[in-house]
Amino acid sequence: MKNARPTPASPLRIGTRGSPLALAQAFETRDRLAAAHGLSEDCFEIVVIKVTGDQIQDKSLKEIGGKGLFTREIEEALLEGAIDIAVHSMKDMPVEQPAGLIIDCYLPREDVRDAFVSLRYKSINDLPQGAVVGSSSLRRRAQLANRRPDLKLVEFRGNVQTRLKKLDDNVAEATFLAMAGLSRLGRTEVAQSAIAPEEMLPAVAQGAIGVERRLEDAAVDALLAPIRDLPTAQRLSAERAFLAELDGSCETPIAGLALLEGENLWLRGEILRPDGSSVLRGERRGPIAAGADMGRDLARDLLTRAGPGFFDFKA
Ligand SMILES: NCc1[nH]cc(CCC(=O)O)c1CC(=O)O
Repeated sequence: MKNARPTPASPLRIGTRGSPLALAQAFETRDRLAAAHGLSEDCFEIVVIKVTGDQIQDKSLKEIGGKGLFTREIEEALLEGAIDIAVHSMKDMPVEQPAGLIIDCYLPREDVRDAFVSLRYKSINDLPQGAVVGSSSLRRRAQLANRRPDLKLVEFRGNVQTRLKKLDDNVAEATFLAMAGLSRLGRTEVAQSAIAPEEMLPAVAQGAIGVERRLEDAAVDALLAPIRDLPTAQRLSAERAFLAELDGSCETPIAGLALLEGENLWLRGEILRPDGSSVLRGERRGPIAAGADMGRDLARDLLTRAGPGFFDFKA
């Protein structure tokens, strides 16, 4: 985008992954920008970028490894100027962005809860002894193993359609998805129930969409101003500081959720052994502006209680 205001001849280029959920998030961002600025749809261009993580479907994410599996190619496009903004699920974003890029725009957060998805059973408690559950999320696997050590966990990857097909084929009796994703895809009916945070604390930043831009791009900065959601930014500030202090990588089961209560912020966090044999929980309450400090403080407290080697047990 060369001008401050996008036009059909010089549209704002929005970079995204090509999955149905990623596209829905990019469209939502475009629609909010269009409405806020009174611009037509053709002032925006959705640019689909292929990422490594989407192209390898037959391995677990742990096997492929490496940071930024779902973001590297998109961030390169942003740095090269091939796109003007990138739309991300904040849950999948590392706590730090590459030099020259910044995420300082969040859309209003969706439902933060995990969905319990099954053809036959209503909830986790409803599952019979020894039932098979599919999930590739380290957090959900550890949380489930902690709650129901009798269940058998199998790896489950792919988009909503793929996972539902696996349930149809009796590969597993149940799986988990984020309510936010189902909601954005208009598929909340596949959820038997939404799991309360008290039962399964969600991933840090679950349900939040972030918009990444070039740090120096003042025109895009100004364009994003009217769609920035402050409460979401405040909550993520606490949750992501918690994650950063834990040095959270994708290989550590961590959960965290901040809620606003008037002038205060309530942060809950937990860390688990990958095999679910142990869970440590904590919470902090304080002024919203102290959210990041609370996140770091809670993380240090949990790490002290955990002691060395807490995460070393293999699932
Ligand atoms: N790791 C994949 C991922 N990243 C974001 C979402 C859902 C949407 C969100 O949490 O914002 C999902 C799928 C899922 O967990 O069901």
